[in-house]
Amino acid sequence: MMFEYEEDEDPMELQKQEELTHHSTDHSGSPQENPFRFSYDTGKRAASMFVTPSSEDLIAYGTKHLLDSPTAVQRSLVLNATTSLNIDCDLSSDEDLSPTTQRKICFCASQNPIETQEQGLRPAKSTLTVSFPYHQHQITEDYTISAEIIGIGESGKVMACYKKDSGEKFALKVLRDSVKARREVELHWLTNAHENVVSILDIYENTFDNVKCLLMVVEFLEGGDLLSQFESQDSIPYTEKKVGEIIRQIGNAVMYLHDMNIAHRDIKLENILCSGTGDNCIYKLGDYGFAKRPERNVLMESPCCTPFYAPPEVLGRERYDKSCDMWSLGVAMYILLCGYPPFYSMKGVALSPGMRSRIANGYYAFPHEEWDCVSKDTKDDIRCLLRTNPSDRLTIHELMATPLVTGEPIIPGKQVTTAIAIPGAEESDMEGGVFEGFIAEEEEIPEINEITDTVGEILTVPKSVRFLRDGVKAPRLHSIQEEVGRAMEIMRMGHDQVYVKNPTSSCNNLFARRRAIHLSIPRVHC
Ligand SMILES: Nc1ncnc2c1ncn2[C@@H]1O[C@H](COP(=O)(O)OP(=O)(O)OP(=O)(O)O)[C@@H](O)[C@H]1O
Repeated sequence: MMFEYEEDEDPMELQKQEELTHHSTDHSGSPQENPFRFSYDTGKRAASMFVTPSSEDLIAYGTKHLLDSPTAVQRSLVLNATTSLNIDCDLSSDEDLSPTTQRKICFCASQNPIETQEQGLRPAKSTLTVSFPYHQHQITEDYTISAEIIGIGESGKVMACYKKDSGEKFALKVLRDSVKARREVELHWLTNAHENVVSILDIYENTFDNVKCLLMVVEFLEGGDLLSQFESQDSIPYTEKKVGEIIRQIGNAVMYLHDMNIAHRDIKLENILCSGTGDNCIYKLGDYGFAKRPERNVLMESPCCTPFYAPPEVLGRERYDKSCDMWSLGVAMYILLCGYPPFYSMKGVALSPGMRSRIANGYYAFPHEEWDCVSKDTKDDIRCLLRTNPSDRLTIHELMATPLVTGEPIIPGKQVTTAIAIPGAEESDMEGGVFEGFIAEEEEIPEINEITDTVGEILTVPKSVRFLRDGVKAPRLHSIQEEVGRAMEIMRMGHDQVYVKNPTSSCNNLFARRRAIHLSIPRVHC
């Protein structure tokens, strides 16, 4: 077993809620055809059940921005919604709410929005019911679902759909209804007014084959995800200017989330969507599958993130907070500036013991070939984001004030960065889990195999340092996706199955060593 983990929800409560959700019947009372499995013909319009929400149910968060200048899309979502899903959210304390956040809290989707607005920004009740508006009639009444697959993620396919009245193309994400799915939709909905967050057009609750689903229609971003865009030009590093622009836009979205006390927890290039491919591209944050709003002053525990982007506290099962997003932003910046991730398994698996240890210790390098042309300031920003102690990391507000993001002139990189081996590091088989450590220092480059550390001790440079120094590229990011996907499944919150390799048929170095030590493990011919 690769990981053990605890959920930060009460598992019994979660299961109870999941059961309730799955067993609840469709409000229309009639079994509905699954448009994603069979035909896409809408057939006869089913009578929608209009649920009249109570006044509490109608209280929802939105943004001031949303109320000030609702886009047609947002207005349509608010006005056309027929009912709301409810999630409790504790707002009893003012402590963590910055004035900006408080300004953003408003009530939308109300039967009487104006009246609700006039009541002020904060309700008298300490526990609010937070809602998002959704339709209960069949999505196929409004949209034609295409067989075109826009993307494939952990939670399934993202399909193309076309609005029937306008013919406009959108992306459709189908989620099996669950507490986690509702949280994803809820938190996405809360923040979707931001220009750097993928906009939600419509949300449906439909039942197919007795399975209740949430269907999210979101704007279609023609440029696809940033990883695909980056790889389509052979992962050639972006300039600092371009990376600064991407981080400025995505950082804006992250700042918006963090100010609302929401952690995204899955920031990665695949979840940054691009409006196009040109210079005026708008970058948007999507996929709130792991987003979470922790209770006040309570740190989160459930594992999330993709191994490449996972900070030490996530892998180490320590409690963590929004600062895990800052680590992931550091990893994303690093990849865009050089073309490979700062932490990876030397054998191309998703998360080897060696990789885990390097993450835990914050051991990575800025190899000369790609990094000498990057400014010291930018490398320092990355160092400050990839600090192993979450409280030492840059906050989003600090990151947004750096010259890279503000666009102030930065001194181009020319200083030589050298990797220095950490005492105790040794060359060894990577999967076995002996770890290389190195820290970046501004120094002359010493001989490749001998580096003197700060106390004058001669250290052997481990294989991985040479690997990086020789300019050997890490495996292409997509090529190890299957392993990454499996590791993600294991790490992800709410996942209840752990992938265990079959000891009678699996064959790799680690197994071979363990077989040699533990005779009880069946031997196989590798
Ligand atoms: N609105 C959109 N416009 C264009 N492409 C999209 C859109 N939404 C998603 N995609 C594509 O589909 C892929 C998967 O989407 P998404 O991340 O939402 O799914 P997921 O199942 O939650 O994935 P994961 O959890 O693995 O990140 C994205 O990486 C992107 O390539």
